[in-house]
Amino acid sequence: MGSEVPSLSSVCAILNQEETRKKAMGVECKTISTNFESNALMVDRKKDINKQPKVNKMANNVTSDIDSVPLDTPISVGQLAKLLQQLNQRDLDHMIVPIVLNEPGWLSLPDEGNQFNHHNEQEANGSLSNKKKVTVVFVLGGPGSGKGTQCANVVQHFGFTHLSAGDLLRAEIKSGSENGTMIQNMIKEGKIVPSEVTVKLLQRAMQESDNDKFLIDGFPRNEENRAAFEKVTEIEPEFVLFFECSEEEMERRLLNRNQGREDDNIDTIRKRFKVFLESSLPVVEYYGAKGRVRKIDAGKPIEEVFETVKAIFTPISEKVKCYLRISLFVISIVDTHRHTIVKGGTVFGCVDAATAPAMANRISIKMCRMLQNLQVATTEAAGHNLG
Ligand SMILES: Nc1ncnc2c1ncn2[C@@H]1O[C@H](COP(=O)(O)OP(=O)(O)O)[C@@H](O)[C@H]1O
Ligand SMILES: Nc1ccn([C@H]2C[C@H](O)[C@@H](COP(=O)(O)OP(=O)(O)O)O2)c(=O)n1
Repeated sequence: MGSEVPSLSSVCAILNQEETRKKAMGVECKTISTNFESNALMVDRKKDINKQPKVNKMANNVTSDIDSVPLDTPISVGQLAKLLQQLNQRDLDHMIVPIVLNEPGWLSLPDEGNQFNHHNEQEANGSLSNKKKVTVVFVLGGPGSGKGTQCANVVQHFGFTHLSAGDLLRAEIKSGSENGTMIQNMIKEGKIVPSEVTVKLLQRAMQESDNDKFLIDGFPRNEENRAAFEKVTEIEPEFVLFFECSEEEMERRLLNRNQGREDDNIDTIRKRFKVFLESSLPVVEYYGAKGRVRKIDAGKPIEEVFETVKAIFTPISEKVKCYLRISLFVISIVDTHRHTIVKGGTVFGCVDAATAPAMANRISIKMCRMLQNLQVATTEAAGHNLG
């Protein structure tokens, strides 16, 4: 979306002007404008706008413990989640926060202090040492089967963070780390790098991420990878997405990949195929026996493959979504057509245009509209049960 998204300040100006918005909100609103170069503006939704201690406190306290959000920079989903969390700690339940979301994504808050966040229920499938609950999908398939290509699509549509084990290892080589030469030699030979190294890189990447949904691409590549990951992170994958493709097709794709990769030459490719058959397929079988493998015919064109992938992710996203409620705030989200699309209560990131109405039915949503790439659905008030 990038530059098409209006800045927070312009949204705030729009909020001030729009009579129609007032009607929709059914309350008196006033944008508290400031000259500070910071902060998502707060609007008091109380009829008596003279009673605005919290607003003033907020407006005057731009350098306080609440993160500032530059007025002319559209706010990212990650920033929003953080801001909301900070607001949560400050009893700001009469506030409306005009916010523009400039990237598709999900909103999530840590468990602490959020009575509406149900992460502790049994469906959460793992944790990291910092207690963050995460959802992990392993993406496996032969070299060149299209894992990275489809992961990029899933990131865009379903708000996952893509962690490619191969990319992390290549970044480690570039960083000049002490393991760099060893990793480089192993990749050149099509061999699998010791799990200790790869698991550490994956774990660090997950801990540093604001997200709690990860596609782990090209991992676990052997039994040792699998066992080490499980032991260190205590995470079980939600499922394993397995891309099935003929060697002929994979070889053709790799030789045309043109990413300047040292291992995309015919000798190394053959070695990688062998390692895949001998070491990686058994991991797929392991998860297959647990009923956790979702097999994809990856020999088709990219768009067709994604249709299948999409069908797999849609139901799981529904489930995950229910854990991402943010219910303690009165929030206004304004779309680029100046419509207030969310007021009050719970905000969800939705999967796509098709999913939003279904979601709306399910939780009796009062308003449910789209904000370009980001679809947002909301219940009118906090505390609605998801049913
Ligand atoms: N379904 C597909 N049909 C044709 N080419 C594809 C398809 N999926 C990916 N590619 C191309 O094949 C190459 C390998 O894809 P990539 O996603 O990097 O595979 P992997 O991550 O599994 O090694 C890339 O150049 C990509 O553009
Ligand atoms: N879990 C992993 C993943 C990748 N590697 C190494 C060995 C692999 O041949 C290379 C490249 O992996 P990557 O997933 O980026 O690429 P391909 O799926 O083989 O095309 O990285 C590893 O050692 N362990």
